[in-house]
Amino acid sequence: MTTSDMTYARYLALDDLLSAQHPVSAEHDELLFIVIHQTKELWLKQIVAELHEAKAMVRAGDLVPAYKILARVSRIQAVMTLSWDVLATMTPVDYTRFRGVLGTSSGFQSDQFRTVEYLLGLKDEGFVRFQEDRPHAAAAMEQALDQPSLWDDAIAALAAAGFDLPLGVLERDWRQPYRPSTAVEDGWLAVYRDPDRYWPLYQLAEKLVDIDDATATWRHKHVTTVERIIGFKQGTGGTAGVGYLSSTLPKRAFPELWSLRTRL
Ligand code: HEM
Ligand SMILES: N[C@@H](CC(=O)c1ccccc1NC=O)C(=O)O
Repeated sequence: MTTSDMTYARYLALDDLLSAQHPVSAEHDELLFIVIHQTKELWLKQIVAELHEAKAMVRAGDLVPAYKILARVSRIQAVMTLSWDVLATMTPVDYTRFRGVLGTSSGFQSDQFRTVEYLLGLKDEGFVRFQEDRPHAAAAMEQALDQPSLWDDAIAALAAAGFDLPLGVLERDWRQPYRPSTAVEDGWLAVYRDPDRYWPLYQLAEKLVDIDDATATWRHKHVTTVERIIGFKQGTGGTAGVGYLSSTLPKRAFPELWSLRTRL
């Protein structure tokens, strides 16, 4: 193909993209529901790519270029949070008309959502089992589980700056959920107490807090929108619904960056 054959539609694979919406019911709002979720999956794909890039930069000690990438991630998250307001134009009755066609499917099963959680540092291998029929998705999750997370990479950057950290923090089974460490909190506390001495690490930490903050805002808007649309009904994925989603609100990928603030 020559460059003169390139068209807008071909470049963007529009015919593939726009033929991937298949409402199961004849209800008007089902298209909106599908478009919102497909858009979310596209943004998650972008976030996964950005996180891989940022992790490589942090591992290489290139902290300044990583700021730009991490700032992009939290801006994308802000767009995802805004899309709740579009979805909330759907009334509870509109949703109830087609909710049955969803069966037991749920955002709970989103492999890219879990991959993002894993890359940030929220490891829970229990979610891989939802991808039994999608080996490529399971493989991407496994790869994210097995590698040090962005938080592990940031901690390694802290150690590289001269902070003395226990070996158990720097070398461990990366698949296991991260356990907050006093030594890690003490290190970042020193950075926050004296930013003039540690600008690169301080800036990195604040970009990470922006991401945790944006994730918490997204979770909060999810649970509020869910309550607005289905009240306290059970979720299609089998959880209690609002009760389950509320229990995820305190999750933090970078826990010591939050706990240290009480000591400042
Ligand atoms: C009518 C709209 C929606 C309702 C009623 C709803 C409801 C729920 C419920 C009840 C759960 C808990 C799992 C379950 O039992 O199903 C859940 C999980 C989830 N939903 Fe939604 N949801 C809606 C829209 C969305 C949208 C638009 C997104 C993404 C943009 C999304 C992403 C997720 C994710 C990622 C989880 C897993 C959260 C976690 O485990 O931390 N949901 N949703
Ligand atoms: N868990 C939702 C269903 C749901 O929201 C959903 C179903 C299929 C594909 C994506 C979904 N979005 C997020 O949970 C419910 O309980 O109504």
